[in-house]
Amino acid sequence: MTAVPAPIAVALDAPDLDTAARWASQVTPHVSTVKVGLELYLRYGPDVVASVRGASGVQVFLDLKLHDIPATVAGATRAVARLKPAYLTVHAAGGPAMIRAAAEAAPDTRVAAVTVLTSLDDADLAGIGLAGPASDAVLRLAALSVEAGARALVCSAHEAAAVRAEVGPEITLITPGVRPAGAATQDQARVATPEQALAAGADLLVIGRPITGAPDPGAAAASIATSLRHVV
Ligand SMILES: O=C(O)c1cc(=O)[nH]c(=O)n1[C@@H]1O[C@H](COP(=O)(O)O)[C@@H](O)[C@H]1O
Repeated sequence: MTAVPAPIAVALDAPDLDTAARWASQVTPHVSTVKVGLELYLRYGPDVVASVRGASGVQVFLDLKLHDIPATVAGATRAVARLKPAYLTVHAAGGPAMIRAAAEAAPDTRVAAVTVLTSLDDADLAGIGLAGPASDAVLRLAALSVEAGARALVCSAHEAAAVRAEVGPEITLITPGVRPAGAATQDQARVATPEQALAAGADLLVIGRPITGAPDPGAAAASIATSLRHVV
């Protein structure tokens, strides 16, 4: 019997399309979603979505982190809505009118508001001048994003349980900053293991380098997927 793909979005942060398409085909038996980010999209444009979706038809998460005035974000969102991504990211800090503009421009896509990047810690927020700690800032941005029409939120696993309590069960919680126990954190600050993220209430775990940097990305994805089957 084939196992149900795990709730993981593999970040295809590759320098070239062949590598990204190879990673996508290696991981798609094991995961529900692949994520196209700025590196790939800015180099190859909209065609990259069909290339990584491939024959499997895996869900594509388009991570463009839009952040501009509402009219510009509405236009950009309309421009990519025809690619039918399951998720499209915008920065929550763009404010409610911008988030609403994106949500209205792509009714068939879950607009995911990025609250506080998982690469930032409390000291970074103080430096930026954003009222912290990160746990408070995430909750504040999560509430305003959902009120403005976002149907998904991006936060770290550290905040997932509190965000879930704040926004209820209908909102998709997406958590990057995921590292298997003992793996290097690299440029991530607010990290958790896959099991911790799922147990905290995340619906979709974004995982990049721990999978794509492994000698066999397919095997790495399968191993993490298996570890999640034991989490209730
Ligand atoms: O929106 C995202 O996906 C995102 C938000 C965030 O707060 N932190 C974050 O790391 N990401 C993305 O998640 C991925 C994490 O990759 P790894 O650090 O390699 O697992 C990258 O593609 C980031 O762009």
